[in-house]
Amino acid sequence: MEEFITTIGVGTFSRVILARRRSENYQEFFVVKTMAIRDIVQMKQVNHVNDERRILAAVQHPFIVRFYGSYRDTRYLYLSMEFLSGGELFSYFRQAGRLRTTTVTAKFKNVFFFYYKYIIILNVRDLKLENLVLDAHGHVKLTDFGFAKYVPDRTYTLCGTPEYLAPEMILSSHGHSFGVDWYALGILIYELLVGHTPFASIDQQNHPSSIFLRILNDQIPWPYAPPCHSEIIDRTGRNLIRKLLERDRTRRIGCMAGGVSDIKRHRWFKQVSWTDALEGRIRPPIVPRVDHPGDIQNFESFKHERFRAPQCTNEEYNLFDKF
Ligand SMILES: Nc1ncnc2c1ncn2[C@@H]1O[C@H](COP(=O)(O)OP(=O)(O)OP(=O)(O)O)[C@@H](O)[C@H]1O
Repeated sequence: MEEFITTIGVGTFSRVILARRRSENYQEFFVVKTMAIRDIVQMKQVNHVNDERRILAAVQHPFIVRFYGSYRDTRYLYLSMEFLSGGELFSYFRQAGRLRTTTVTAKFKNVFFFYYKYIIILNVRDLKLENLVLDAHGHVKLTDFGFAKYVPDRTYTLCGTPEYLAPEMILSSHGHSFGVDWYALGILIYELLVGHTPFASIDQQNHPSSIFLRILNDQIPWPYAPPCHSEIIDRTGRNLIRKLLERDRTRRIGCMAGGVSDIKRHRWFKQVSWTDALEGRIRPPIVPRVDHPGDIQNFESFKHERFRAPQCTNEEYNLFDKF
């Protein structure tokens, strides 16, 4: 028997619900992501949602959430997948203010590198902390491929999150290579170490156009930590970030003759064992508290309304025949 227990996350047009399957002496928890068909059609996200399903089903990787199956009825699409009970990586940042540089151990670094590599293979243009969720042991996984995005402001129709956009994406809206992902990796590492992205700080106006201007013109700010005013990011980290955030794509690390290996060989990744990362032999830097398999203490509480989306038409239903 399968039952929906409670909502543990909401997206722009999705709701992520903790569910349980049980028989007499067995129970298993998983999540079901539900999306209203009419909303998807109205928001012109049909291809994106179909792509998300296709990729989830095709990819099996230690850093990507495990996919169990999909189905649909005349109101909703359903994606069922593994329940990652550790909660969003982002929520630990909120709690901690920022991670101290020392906490970002070599182990953490190689985890990041590996799923990043996968994201590039999948050609995803939108990596941000909110899409990274921890499992019960603290291993971080990607839950969302980020391109099923509904963004009403026209400036955002450039693909991706404004703060992570490479200069060449802002200046022209087509023909980007993987260089933009290396740029976004630079932003991500910065955000992990400092607590916010370099060109959109919490106390400034974060309108996309001002972020774009800063991406195109500003120097990377290197904040100091009180009380002894030591720099938050050490020299090696600054060096890597500077090379990843190089505005000229042809001189950006990862985009030159040495390709990806230039990044892997950078001093910041010195103690990294790539094989250990991939094979899960890494002790995660954050170990979440999880008391039992269906424990939701690491999630915000949402009202679990039994809202019902309107019925879709036959035509709309048929747009999702792979579900
Ligand atoms: N497999 C999972 N296990 C546990 N929690 C999950 C899982 N998948 C998603 N979540 C939670 O649900 C939230 C919403 O996820 P979802 O993928 O629907 O939306 P999103 O991509 O973050 O939103 P948007 O579409 O607006 O970008 C996530 O941020 C996460 O907290």
